[in-house]
Amino acid sequence: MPFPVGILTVSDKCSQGLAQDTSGPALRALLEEQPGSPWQVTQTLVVPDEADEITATVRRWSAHSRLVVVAGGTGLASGDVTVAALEPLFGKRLPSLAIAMVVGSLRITPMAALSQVAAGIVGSCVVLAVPGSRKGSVENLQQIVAVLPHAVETAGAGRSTRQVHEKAAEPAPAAAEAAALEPVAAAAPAALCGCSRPDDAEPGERPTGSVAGRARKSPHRMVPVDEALVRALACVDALPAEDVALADVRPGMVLAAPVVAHEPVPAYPASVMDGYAVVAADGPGVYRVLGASTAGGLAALQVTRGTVARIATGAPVPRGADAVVMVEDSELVEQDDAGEEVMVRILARVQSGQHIRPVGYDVQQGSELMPAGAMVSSVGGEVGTMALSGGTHVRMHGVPRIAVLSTGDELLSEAGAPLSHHGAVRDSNRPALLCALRALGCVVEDLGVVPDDPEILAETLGAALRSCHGVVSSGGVSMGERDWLRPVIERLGGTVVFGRVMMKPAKPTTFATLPASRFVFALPGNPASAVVALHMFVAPLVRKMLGQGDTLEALRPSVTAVMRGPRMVLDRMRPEYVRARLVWSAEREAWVAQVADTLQQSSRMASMLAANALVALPRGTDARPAVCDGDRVTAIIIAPPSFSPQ
Ligand SMILES: Nc1nc2c(c(=O)[nH]1)N[C@H]1C(S)=C(S)[C@@H](COP(=O)(O)OP(=O)(O)OC[C@H]3O[C@@H](n4cnc5c(N)ncnc54)[C@H](O)[C@@H]3O)O[C@H]1N2
Ligand code: MOO
Repeated sequence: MPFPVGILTVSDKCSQGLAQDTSGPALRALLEEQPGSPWQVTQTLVVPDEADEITATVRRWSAHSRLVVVAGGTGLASGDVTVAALEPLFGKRLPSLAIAMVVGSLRITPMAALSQVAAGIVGSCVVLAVPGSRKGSVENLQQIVAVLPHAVETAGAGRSTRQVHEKAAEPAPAAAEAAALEPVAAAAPAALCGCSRPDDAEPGERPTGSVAGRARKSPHRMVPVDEALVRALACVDALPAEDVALADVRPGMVLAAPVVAHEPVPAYPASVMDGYAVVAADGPGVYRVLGASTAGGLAALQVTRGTVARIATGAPVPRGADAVVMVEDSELVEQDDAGEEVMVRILARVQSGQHIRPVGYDVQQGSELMPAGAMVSSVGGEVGTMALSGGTHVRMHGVPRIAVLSTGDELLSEAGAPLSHHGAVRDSNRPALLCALRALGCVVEDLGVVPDDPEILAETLGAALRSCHGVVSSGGVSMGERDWLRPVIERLGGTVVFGRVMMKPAKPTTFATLPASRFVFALPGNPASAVVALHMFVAPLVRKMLGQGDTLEALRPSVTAVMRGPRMVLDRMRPEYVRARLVWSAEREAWVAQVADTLQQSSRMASMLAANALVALPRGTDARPAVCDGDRVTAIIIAPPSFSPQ
């Protein structure tokens, strides 16, 4: 059984999502990618340069890991606190390992003298501190990687707790299974967890044991909304490109390669008018009508001087003709018994080429019709253009496949079923989330209602993550005694990236990455909270996976609007996301966000009715305790805005 390893990256910038953690993944690769590797990285996390967070994480991990590598915060600046944070934890120091790292690295660069590497044992876990740069961290670990397994074995030997630790080293069966999945999402960096726990909190929070022993404080730091979104977005990429049959193209999909015209449009010289194909040099006069070239008909006719042919708009111009005269500029001279035209008088003089679209007039063969990155809208123009390109398939980013479930013993899944017992609640979240995800462009899988049972929940999540990029659940993420989502995610080998967000509603919104680049969004059970969280976090993630962009502005569009509604007292703790209707006011030449404050409770699904925006209200202060009618606010767009008053 491989030794479980934790890799902790210490970096202010990475923890704020301002830089990508490259050392964590590089260290992981160094340990896991050697043939017959004795290591399995089971925990990864990025924390800021805060001694408390470093100490708490290493103390927690050391109970379950045999090796913890801490990268970063080992420089000489006053903000570099890693070694100072670790030293009090060391039951035994391992100076020789530290010296081996320094000596080896000095052979590569004299700069190695400028970092404080450290090694020691916490419990029976070997803990190393290495520099934070990708190069420095790898070079240091490389110096001792050959002796590390033995160091770890020795550190754990002769202790009565050894067997317990080895048991803990075995990954849960569900985690092992999930890790074997074919990755369907772009590689997601798992080391982005920004949650911090109190020192005494264990992973899994409260999966077993008596209710009396439950956690009475959330172990998750309440992260600001934008930080949470940046962290979640960093875990996904645009899905890899695939060839999609034209009939399967849907709004929201994004081109991964340009659409090129396989053929010119029109493919033949085509008439722009209903009339007569003529030889322009003939001019006005009486001419014999040879027959007709109709739209879609073959240009089998040969027009010669002194003759004309009837022609319809869009039809091929017959050989010999070089212009078209409109039917309005002609007179009938003679017809036969069947009513066919025999002779006509041409009244107008036309130039050669007049009323003819030459080959490639609309589209040149080989020209780029649509660039890579273009998104398919519901307008129809994109799909229409793809169809006239002459190709059968287009190269597009994949479409996220998302499974949706509701949790809760109280929930009735069947629409219209009688309220079976006191306390029964109709499942309104799942239909709402499925509808919104479909509209965003996802392929959805409905997992139904899952009871508050960790076994069934783990089984359902594990199975869904085999075929889907992610799962969106609602309910079971707060402090209730049957709130199982987070413990189950961790049991499946997941890393909770954030477990609480500083917002109202939807505070308990949780995001976790799982093995094989899967993710779970565990949204709160309160109906309005679940839908708000979907639009605030899941929608931008889906847009990024579809390839619609990678900036916050592109993925979570917003406008400045004038608020119309009653005075609203601002929450002093959490910024509030108020459901609103965004309307363009021709009179004010501005967006107006109409807010009704009576229905804003998180239990009220009806607060979402007719909403196409979430007005982001800041936290209240003494200087600004409330917002009033006429104030300027930021409105996050969740559906197309309206251009007519309601
Ligand atoms: N002690 C604390 N209690 C609560 C906290 C807290 O911080 N400390 N947070 C509150 C907040 S804020 C929210 S939001 C909710 C979220 O709770 P859960 O996500 O665990 O959701 P449940 O407890 O399962 O359900 C809450 C509520 O919503 C109803 N529900 C659940 N699922 C559905 C559904 N699919 N369709 C319709 N209604 C649903 C459920 O019956 C409950 O009434 O926690 C607060 N508590
Ligand atoms: O944050 Mo909860 O979503 O207020 O109700």
